[in-house]
Amino acid sequence: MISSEYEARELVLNLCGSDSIARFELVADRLRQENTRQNLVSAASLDSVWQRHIADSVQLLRHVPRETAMDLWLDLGTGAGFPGLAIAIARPDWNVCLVESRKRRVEWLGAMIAELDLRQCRIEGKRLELVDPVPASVISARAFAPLPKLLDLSRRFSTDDTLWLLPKGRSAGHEVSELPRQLRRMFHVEPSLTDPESGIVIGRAKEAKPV
Ligand SMILES: C[S@@+](CC[C@H](N)C(=O)[O-])C[C@H]1O[C@@H](n2cnc3c(N)ncnc32)[C@H](O)[C@@H]1O
Repeated sequence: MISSEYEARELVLNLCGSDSIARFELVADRLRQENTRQNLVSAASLDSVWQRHIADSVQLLRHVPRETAMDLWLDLGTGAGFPGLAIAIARPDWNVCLVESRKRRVEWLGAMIAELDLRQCRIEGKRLELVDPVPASVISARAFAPLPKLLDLSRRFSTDDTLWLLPKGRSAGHEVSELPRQLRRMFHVEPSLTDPESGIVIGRAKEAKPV
């Protein structure tokens, strides 16, 4: 469990390598500046950006099996960049698509992608409902929508092999338990490393199918 900014940086170093650290430093600096112009993240979280946002995002990589064919990582409601932009920084050779509808957030994400030269990362700057369907290897979403709505909105992008990685905070277990039985079998909850009371909802459609 991570309980300091130092430990959060160590986790990022282990999962993403030393090259990523300067890039995340830059994002953290820019985020502090931009947060004075628009409300990207809660002001209280700026003192612990590594724990609350960066490590919280890249810990998802621990749940991606090594053999995954990463055609597309789709992040829904990316906001200030979490987790999608953090994943694009951690794995610059993966195709990462950030879906975000708010114009100023889209501008911020675009500026970070350009400054960090993240050539495999693109933005769909519109509502998810208007994005053309494309099969995703991974669908991630943090603080985007309650689980039933999230699944409804994103079904168009999933296949039997799509891996769902959904940091759900303290409601993770409850949200899964409230799903209809067939859907519930798709998902399980793993503990978050950055908050002992939070969970990450993880799933695959094929896990719900009878063998
Ligand atoms: C609570 S914020 C979370 C941002 C980020 N994922 C995080 O955890 O820091 C939700 C984000 O989803 C975006 N959003 C909400 N509904 C959306 C939709 N239907 N299509 C695209 N973006 C949406 C909002 O503009 C907002 O930036």
